[in-house]
Amino acid sequence: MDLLLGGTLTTVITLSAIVYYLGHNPKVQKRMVQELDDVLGSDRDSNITIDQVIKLEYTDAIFKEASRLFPTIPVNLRTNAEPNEIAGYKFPAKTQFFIDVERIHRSPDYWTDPDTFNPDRWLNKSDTKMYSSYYQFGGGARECPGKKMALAEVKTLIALLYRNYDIELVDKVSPFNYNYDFINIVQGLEIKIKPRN
Ligand code: HEM
Repeated sequence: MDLLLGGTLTTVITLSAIVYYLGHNPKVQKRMVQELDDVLGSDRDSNITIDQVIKLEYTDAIFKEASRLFPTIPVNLRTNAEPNEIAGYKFPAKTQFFIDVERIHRSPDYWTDPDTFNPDRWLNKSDTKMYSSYYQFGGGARECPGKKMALAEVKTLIALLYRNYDIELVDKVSPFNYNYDFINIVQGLEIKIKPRN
């Protein structure tokens, strides 16, 4: 049950965030569609294999960048088993800590131009400070066990959609509309969709 609940809404919301950011960044969308054509080939009805999904590096970077700016679960929780001292502050055991994922994902301490949607930042794999500040799937012993599956699932859905259809946002002006209910729930993202030539 955990797998079903934890793995469906989160995936759909991440997909919506990607559609939103692509709609605002046509050059990124064009480059991604080119990658899809290069890796998946010209037969748009062919099955997509996991090896091909792994090769979609730019699409992977888009997933990470959209979920950096719009983390599906923007706040995480941890409790300390033993008393701790952090940055000079003393915390008794069983203190509940809120991890502000959204703030970490947009902190200039870890990201260059943090508010800019720039998938290219993920192609430089040597930036370890950046990688350890990405918290979309949590971290440590309780890190999301569905991480790899979510990436493969969302990349496959993106590939199936964008290799076959031209997708545009109906409203390119309004900010992203969502409600927070432990998870960020996207509201009313309308798109225009037509078959690709
Ligand atoms: C984009 C999609 C997803 C996102 C953003 C996401 C995010 C997260 C986060 C932030 C946590 C808490 C991790 C922590 O506290 O360190 C978590 C836990 C969990 N996720 Fe995911 N998840 C996604 C997809 C999936 C999928 C596809 C599955 C299963 C098929 C899954 C199963 C779980 C389970 C079972 C836990 C609880 C792990 C535990 O308590 O030890 N998730 N997820």
